[in-house]
Amino acid sequence: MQPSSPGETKAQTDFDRSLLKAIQEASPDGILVVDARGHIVSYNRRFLETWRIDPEYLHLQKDADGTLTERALMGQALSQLRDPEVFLARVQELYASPDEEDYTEVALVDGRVVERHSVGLRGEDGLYLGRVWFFRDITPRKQLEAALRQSASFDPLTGQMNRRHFMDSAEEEFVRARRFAQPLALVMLDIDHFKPVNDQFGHAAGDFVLEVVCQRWSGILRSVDLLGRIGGEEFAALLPQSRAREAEAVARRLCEAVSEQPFEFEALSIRCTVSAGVAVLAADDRRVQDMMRRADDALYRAKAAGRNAVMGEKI
Ligand SMILES: Nc1nc2c(ncn2[C@@H]2O[C@H](COP(=O)(O)OP(=O)(O)OP(=O)(O)O)[C@@H](O)[C@H]2O)c(=O)[nH]1
Repeated sequence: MQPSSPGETKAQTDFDRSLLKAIQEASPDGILVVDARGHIVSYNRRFLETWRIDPEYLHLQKDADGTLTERALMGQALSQLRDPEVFLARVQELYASPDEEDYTEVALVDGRVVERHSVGLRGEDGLYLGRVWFFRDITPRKQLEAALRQSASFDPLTGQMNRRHFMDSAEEEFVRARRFAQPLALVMLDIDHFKPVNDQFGHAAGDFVLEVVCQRWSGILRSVDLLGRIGGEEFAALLPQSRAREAEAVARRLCEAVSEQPFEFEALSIRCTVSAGVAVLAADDRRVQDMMRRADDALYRAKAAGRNAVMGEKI
């Protein structure tokens, strides 16, 4: 229904303005509205909170005629960003493309992540009026995603890759090694007589041993090597750029790191040994499982030979 008198028009405008203000203030997003000249038309409380802007500071940024330009605010935002150049370039790009809508995740130096959503604003006559920016602090969601990724891929006890993640990562290394005809070795490792460790010293002591074994191994392996917990007390190490002799030497060092020093848990001193089987990439291997099968065979022979031993492939 059209308003029929100037009084009604004013009432309608007042209503629209109040409604808009109420919606802005109730929004979970920080909102900033900038007109076609780059002047700030409005912002809400959440915007100031998200960008940690003091309203007093904003007041001081105003020109003599009371206008506040978007440029005056930019410095405040840029100083909080991990990558200010990229942010600024994209903002300028969006101002140059009035009809472009954008969603971007922005990393802040304080560790927060803010999602920036922006839409151009046009009047009913199609005239460009400016741009609206929405900012949402998505840090809790990003932290939850990271925690889920971590628990889906890593063993909580030792912090090492779980079987699935190890196999996926090992397969990628395998494909790379094949493509570039580079050496690759796989070591399967299994703690000897681990059941008696649990039975004699308790499950917590067993857990402690598993944890410390991985710490010791992490100190020996290179950053390019992959270590994974394949099963209960079974582990695998993938060694890029390694041939049989080098890999067997690494496997021996891994075994010695366990056997040469007891595990001190509470008042207990627990001695353990490890058996290992080593396999290297062969010309007709199709998948990393082919290597794993041979490394497992070698591990089985190491166990059968009395444990605390490293075996290579049968030639
Ligand atoms: N404490 C603890 N024990 C575990 C965990 N995962 C598996 N185990 C134990 O590891 C033991 C593995 O035992 P077995 O497979 O019989 O092997 P083993 O006693 O090590 O003997 P060999 O491998 O033949 O030398 C079992 O007692 C499992 O309960 C774990 O996360 N924590």
